[in-house]
Amino acid sequence: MKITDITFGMLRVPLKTPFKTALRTVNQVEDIVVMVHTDTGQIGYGEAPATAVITGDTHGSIVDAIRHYISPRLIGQDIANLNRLTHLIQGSMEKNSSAKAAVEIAIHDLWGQLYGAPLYKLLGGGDPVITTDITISVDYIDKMVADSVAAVERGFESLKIKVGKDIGVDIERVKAIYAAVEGRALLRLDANQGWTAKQAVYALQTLEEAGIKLELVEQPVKARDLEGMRYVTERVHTPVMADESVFGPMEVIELIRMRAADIINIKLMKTGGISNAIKIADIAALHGIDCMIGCMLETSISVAAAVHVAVARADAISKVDLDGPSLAQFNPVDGGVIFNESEISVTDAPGLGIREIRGLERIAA
Ligand SMILES: C[C@H](N)C(=O)N[C@H](CCC(=O)O)C(=O)O
Ligand SMILES: [Mg+2]
Repeated sequence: MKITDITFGMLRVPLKTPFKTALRTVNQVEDIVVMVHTDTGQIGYGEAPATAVITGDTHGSIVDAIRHYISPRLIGQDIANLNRLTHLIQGSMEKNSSAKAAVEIAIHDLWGQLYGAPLYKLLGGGDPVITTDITISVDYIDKMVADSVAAVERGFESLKIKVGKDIGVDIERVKAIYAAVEGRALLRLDANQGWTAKQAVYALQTLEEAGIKLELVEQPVKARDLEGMRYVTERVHTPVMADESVFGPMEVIELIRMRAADIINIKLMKTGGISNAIKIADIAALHGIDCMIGCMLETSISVAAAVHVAVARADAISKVDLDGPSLAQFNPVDGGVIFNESEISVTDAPGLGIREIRGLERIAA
């Protein structure tokens, strides 16, 4: 099976409610869909969001990177040589992790199709059902409490609470949500870089002294402030998770060497796709470090790929934040992974199992 062409589409799916973090507010998923075509007529699907504030990727940069740097290296290559293909993609240029991820996902989809097996089985196999949390956007306290209670009533047992705005209000946000859902859901906080190290220690120690048990706190300080991450990790009982601080395996090795976090959030859009995600999971497992697998604002195309990785690396990935499809008003994908609120299950369809994507707007060559 040889690669003949790579084409693009734009996929827009409105969110159920605006997605608000310390970094940005978004009303709809607006992602580039990548289609890798082959001489057998089979197509592999990938997806990349333009999360410029985190990865630096924009819609234009994603298409341009694939068109001018990645695609020329891949045309004519055989899907059976997966390792060669991932090296060609990763070595095509610096950064541009979401563009690389979209193509890697599509290539892995085709790899599964080539061997007639679901991707997770080729990656090592595992239990095909996982459970995700759901994100509660940062907002007025009453709104966050209402959203949290509604999420628990939808069956979510783990809530990812966005904070990182005003430190005093953040503490009150968490106290109010904890009181409303105590015993019914675990709370994970994500400050998206919004606190200083001292603010983070103050907020977390205040919450700990108030008897509030948090499952973890994600990216309390600026992405590049690894010393700040370590400062917080050393001073609070709540496990600290690195998200924006770590993209690829080398950064994970440095983070582990510095003991700057307790947990790592793996996202395909940061790692540049599946090959590095697997490497990170294996490095973390070797060091006894726990991982979460997360997503950006993505639909069930690229999130499906993350699900396959989560299933195949369940030894390293104990936490799942793959709520993109649950945040969206509808699922544009026919086939593939089944997203049923907190429960996500993979089928035995080859590759990612995607049959059709509805509402895709073609991007002209
Ligand atoms: C959607 C997911 N639950 C999430 O919260 N991801 C964010 C970044 C997403 C974005 O801004 O598009 C995160 O973990 O920081
Ligand atoms: Mg995060």
